Amino acid sequence: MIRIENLRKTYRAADGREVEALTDINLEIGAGEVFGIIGRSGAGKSTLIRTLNLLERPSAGRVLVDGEDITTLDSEGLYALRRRVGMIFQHFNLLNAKTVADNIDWPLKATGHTNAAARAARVQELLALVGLSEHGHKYPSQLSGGQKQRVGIARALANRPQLLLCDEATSALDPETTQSILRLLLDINRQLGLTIVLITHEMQVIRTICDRVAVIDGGRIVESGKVVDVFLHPQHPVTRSMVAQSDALAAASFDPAHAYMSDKLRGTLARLTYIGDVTYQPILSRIMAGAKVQVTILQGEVSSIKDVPFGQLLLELEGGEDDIRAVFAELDRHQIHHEVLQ
Ligand SMILES: Nc1ncnc2c1ncn2[C@@H]1O[C@H](COP(=O)(O)OP(=O)(O)OP(=O)(O)O)[C@@H](O)[C@H]1O
Repeated sequence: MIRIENLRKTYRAADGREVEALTDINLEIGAGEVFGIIGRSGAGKSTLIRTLNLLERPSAGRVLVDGEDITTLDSEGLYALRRRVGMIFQHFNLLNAKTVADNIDWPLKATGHTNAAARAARVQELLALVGLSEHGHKYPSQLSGGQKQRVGIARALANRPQLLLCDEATSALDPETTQSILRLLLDINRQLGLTIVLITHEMQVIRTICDRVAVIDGGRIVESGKVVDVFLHPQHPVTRSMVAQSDALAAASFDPAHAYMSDKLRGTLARLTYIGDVTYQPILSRIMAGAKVQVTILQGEVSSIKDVPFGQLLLELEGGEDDIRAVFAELDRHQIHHEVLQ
């Protein structure tokens, strides 16, 4: 669906200096995917997502949408592209002087739909899709933040785009409202087969709805892959620190020096990671029943990343070196990943 090749973007700052916001970005995003781009402030997230509908023009490189290089489009091509690509924003960008229904109607009018009855029916359909059927007559100032973002989503979907870009769409919302908006985005992705690309600085957002993720830092992609892999086995220091800040994965950031004083540790400290069905199987107890190794559970968690269950356990193993090695070999055989921490 989207292929980004050797993308570069430089800005000229007010003092005349060149700021390189994006350097050598290469990414592929499949049709129907929910793809997240995560990074700290100033990493280049907004610049990157805005190149996907040419709100920002790249300085070099290509952006292919369904095989077509959008950087070469003329104004007519650009107009057609903007119908195929919807966008929602952190601060909603609604027209405050217009009702909810008129906000949603506006992109339909702007793209030349002259049949008022057909437009009104489409607006009703969109209101129902985002759960706001009763609110069409209201003005944005009469809505909560979550409801405003629902209007933003309905407006972005009005022209039936294939791709939805979400620019920090839940950053201005409280955690509960964030979850309800993320659930709505996921429903829309599944119901309509819509491809979604989102940028965020919150791992929790990535973990809730994304299939794959790219981590951006200093204008470069430093890590990318399936969310389960990047979450449970982060490689780059930036990714590690973002995972560590994500509460639900506190186990992944367990620091033995703090939580369990090193001088008290008698055996081998290891972290086990289970992904998928093995999470709910008693594999560890079976292995330990036959092993000459004592195990102490220091920390543990069972949770899920999107639809994929996972478990993490922090264990101290006491026994002979060969016996511990045999336990690790058995774990490997059952696709339970182990990492020796100390
Ligand atoms: N119009 C501009 N002129 C000059 N520099 C810019 C401009 N827009 C962005 N930059 C710079 O480009 C870099 C990337 O900015 P960008 O807004 O894409 O990052 P971001 O990851 O979205 O950050 P945030 O999460 O804070 O919005 C930053 O160093 C920023 O200062």
